[in-house]
Amino acid sequence: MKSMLMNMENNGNLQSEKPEMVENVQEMVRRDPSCIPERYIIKNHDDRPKIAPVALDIPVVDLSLLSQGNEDELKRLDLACTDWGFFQVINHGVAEEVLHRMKNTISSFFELPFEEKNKYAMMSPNIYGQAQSFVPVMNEELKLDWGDALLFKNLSGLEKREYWPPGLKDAIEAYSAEVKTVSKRLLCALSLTMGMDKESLQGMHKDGLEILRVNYYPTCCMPDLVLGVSPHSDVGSVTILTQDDETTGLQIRHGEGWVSVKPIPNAFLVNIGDSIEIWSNGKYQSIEHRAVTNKYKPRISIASFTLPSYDMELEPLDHMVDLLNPQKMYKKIKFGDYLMAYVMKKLDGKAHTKLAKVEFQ
Ligand SMILES: O=C(O)CCC(=O)C(=O)O
Ligand SMILES: [Fe+2]
Repeated sequence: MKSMLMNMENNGNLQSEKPEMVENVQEMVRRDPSCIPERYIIKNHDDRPKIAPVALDIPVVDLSLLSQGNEDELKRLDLACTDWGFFQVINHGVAEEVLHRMKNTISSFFELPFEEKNKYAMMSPNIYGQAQSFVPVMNEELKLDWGDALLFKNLSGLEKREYWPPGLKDAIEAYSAEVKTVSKRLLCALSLTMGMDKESLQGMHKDGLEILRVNYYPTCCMPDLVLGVSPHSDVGSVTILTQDDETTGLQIRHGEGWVSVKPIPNAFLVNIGDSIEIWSNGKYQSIEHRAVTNKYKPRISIASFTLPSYDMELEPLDHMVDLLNPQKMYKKIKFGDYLMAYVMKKLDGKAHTKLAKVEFQ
């Protein structure tokens, strides 16, 4: 991720830097499905994935009602962000056809031979990150996650699009345009539940970033020894996730332990990120989550992150300092600094949020 982000920043010089060569997990499994290199095995038994109960009560919100300003639905959203930090979104207005095309195209892309996919990595490192999504500085000691990632930044302005595989380009453009609209509508609703004008959060994302990350988790012969993605919270404002309707793999922290999320077909799963947690002075929670693998079927998830601009100064909004949280729980921090600190370290739950937390004696 670090190398990928640095490549992205280095816009003038896209072709000169290649992503770090962390082995492609899908290729490793294709070569020898029974091999799990040491670097992927989680030593601490408590950190190993366990089967988690499916959360039947994950909140579901209706985006069409939210956009009409329906009071009950806004209340439901407010409770979802306070109690869960995760919710599923139905009636979002995105055509099933766009979702299916995106999922099918991505899945066909991953089926291509490695050399074929790798061509796109060479054309531009933004296109196909064969490195892992979260690998900070090359450190031989670091445990690796059992997954590969495709990473795209600010699709609307991305150069070198002519190099994208044509089908992938069309599917991603159509999908991202729709998801961007969903994200804007969610920010409007969240502005209201956070006691602001409808447009406020959108205004706080001026020149903000949009990142699309496609996660590919190959099968693993011993899924209880590895993690697809280590526990983490997302740093941005909202993450909109599309996942496989049949293969569960996402686990979120809730109450005392982990719970699995069973996707509602064609719904989006949305989670609140650290930026909203900070702006809301901790009222809305950016919840830790992780992905587990399985023996039988690879899993794909498509995460669209809405993030503030690098220059945005994050801090609790004055009106969110209230009876519930009478002190500011977070310090002022530039989002760009927060993001960089996040990508420089191995994912470690919510440890990175310490940087922004006020320490009370
Ligand atoms: O694969 C998943 O369901 C979760 C992915 C995720 O947490 C992320 O990309 O930030
Ligand atoms: Fe995440």
